[in-house]
Amino acid sequence: MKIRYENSLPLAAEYFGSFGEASGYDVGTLTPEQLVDFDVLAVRSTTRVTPELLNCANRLTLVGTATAGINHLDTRYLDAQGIYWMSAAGCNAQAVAEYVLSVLCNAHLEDITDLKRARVGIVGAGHVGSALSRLLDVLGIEYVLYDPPLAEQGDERPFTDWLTILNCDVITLHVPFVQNGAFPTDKMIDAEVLAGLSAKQLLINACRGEVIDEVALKQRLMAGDGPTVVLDVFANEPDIDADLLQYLWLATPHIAGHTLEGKYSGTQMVYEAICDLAGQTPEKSLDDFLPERPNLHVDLELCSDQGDNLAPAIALVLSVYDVKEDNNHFRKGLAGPTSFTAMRKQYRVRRELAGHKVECSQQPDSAIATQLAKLGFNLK
Ligand SMILES: NC(=O)C1=CN([C@@H]2O[C@H](COP(=O)(O)OP(=O)(O)OC[C@H]3O[C@@H](n4cnc5c(N)ncnc54)[C@H](O)[C@@H]3O)[C@@H](O)[C@H]2O)C=CC1
Ligand SMILES: O=C(O)C(=O)[C@H](O)COP(=O)(O)O
Repeated sequence: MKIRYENSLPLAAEYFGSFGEASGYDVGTLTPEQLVDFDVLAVRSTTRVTPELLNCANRLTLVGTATAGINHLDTRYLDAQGIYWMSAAGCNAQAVAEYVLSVLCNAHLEDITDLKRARVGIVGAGHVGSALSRLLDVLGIEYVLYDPPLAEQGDERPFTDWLTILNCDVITLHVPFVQNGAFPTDKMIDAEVLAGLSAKQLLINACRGEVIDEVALKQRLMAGDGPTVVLDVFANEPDIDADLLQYLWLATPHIAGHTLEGKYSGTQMVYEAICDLAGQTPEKSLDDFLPERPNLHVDLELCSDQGDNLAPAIALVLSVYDVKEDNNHFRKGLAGPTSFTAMRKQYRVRRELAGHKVECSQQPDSAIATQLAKLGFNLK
C-alpha cells in the first residue's frame, strides 16, 4: 500500500511506515502527479482536497484527514468518485474546550466576565461543545446549548433558541463551516447580529473564521462599544486581515485544537482507518507515544485567599495552558501568510489537563479537591 501524507501529521512515519511506502510532503507543495499510484492520502486542514488535486490519482481509495473539520475536503467529489474519506471526529474536542476554558479564566481574572454569574451560550453541541459543557458543569458555570441539527435528530439535551444565545454573557462558536443545506453557518454572526451585541458580552470563535462576517466584525469593533472578541480562526487563512487584530482582546493562529493529545489522536484515527482498509487490527495506540505530563505545584492557600472558590481551578488551568502566551507570541510573530502557517506548524508542545499530577502546598477542602479531580488533575 502507498500512502502520501502531509508532513504536519505528527508521528506519520511511525504510524504509517509499516503499511509499505509512506512518503510525506510539506504544506502547500503537493502536486497531482505526486498522487499517481498512491492508495491513501492523509492530510490536515492545510491541504485542500479538490478535483484538480486528485486529477492524476489513479488508485486512491482513502482520503483521511487528521482533523475534526472537513471543509477542506470536496466530499461530494470524493463520494462521486467512490473514494472513501474519513475525519478524526472529536480528536481535538478536549483541546478546544480547554482553550475556551483558558479564555474564560482570563476573562474572569480581568473582570471581563464574572464566571459566577455569567451564562455561556454554546453554539454547536457536538464534540467540542459537549466537552466544553462538561468542563463548565464541573466548575458550576451556567451555560445553554444551541444546536438545531442535533435537536432535530432527537438529542434529548435541552436546547435553547438563537435569541437566547445572542443575549448570553459569553457566546462561543463550535459549528462546522457549512454553506448550504438547512443549517448553514456561513456568516451566522453577521452585521445584524453584531449590531445587537454589547460591550458586556464576550464572543469567542474557535471553529472556522468564515462563521463570522469579518468585515462586519471589524466595522462593529471600530465603531466602539462592541463585544470583547477572541478569535482563534480567521477568514481566508493563512492570508488573514492582520489589521483586525488591534480590535481583538485575544487572537491566536488557529491552534485551539493543537494539544499533543489532539494532534496525536488525529493521526491515530487515520491510522485506524488505514488498518481497516488493509484488513489489519490496529496495534499502535496513543499510549505508545504520549510522553508523561509534567508535575504541577500550586499554592492553594494563595489561590483561595481571594475568597473565590474558582481560584484553585483557574490557577491550575492557567498553569497548564494560558492562552495569553499564544496571543502574545502570535501578535509579535505575525508578518504575512507564511508566518501564520509557520506559527501553526511549529506550535509549542501543549498538553491537556487530565493526568497532570498536582502537588498542593496545603490539603484542599473536599469540594475543591473533587472539582480538581473532575477536571482530570491527580492530586498528590
Ligand atoms: N480551532 C481549532 O483548532 C479547531 C476547530 N474546529 C472546528 O470546530 C468545528 C466543530 O468541531 P466538533 O465539535 O468536533 O464538530 P462536531 O461535528 O462534533 O460538532 C458540530 C456541531 O455543530 C452543529 N451544527 C451544525 N450546524 C449548526 C448550526 N447552523 N447551528 C448550530 N449548530 C450547528 C452540529 O449539529 C454538531 O452537533 C469543526 O467543524 C471545525 O471546523 C474543530 C477542532 C479544532
Ligand atoms: O480539527 C480541526 O478542524 C482543526 O481546525 C485543526 O485544529 C486544524 O489543524 P491543522 O490541520 O490546520 O493543523
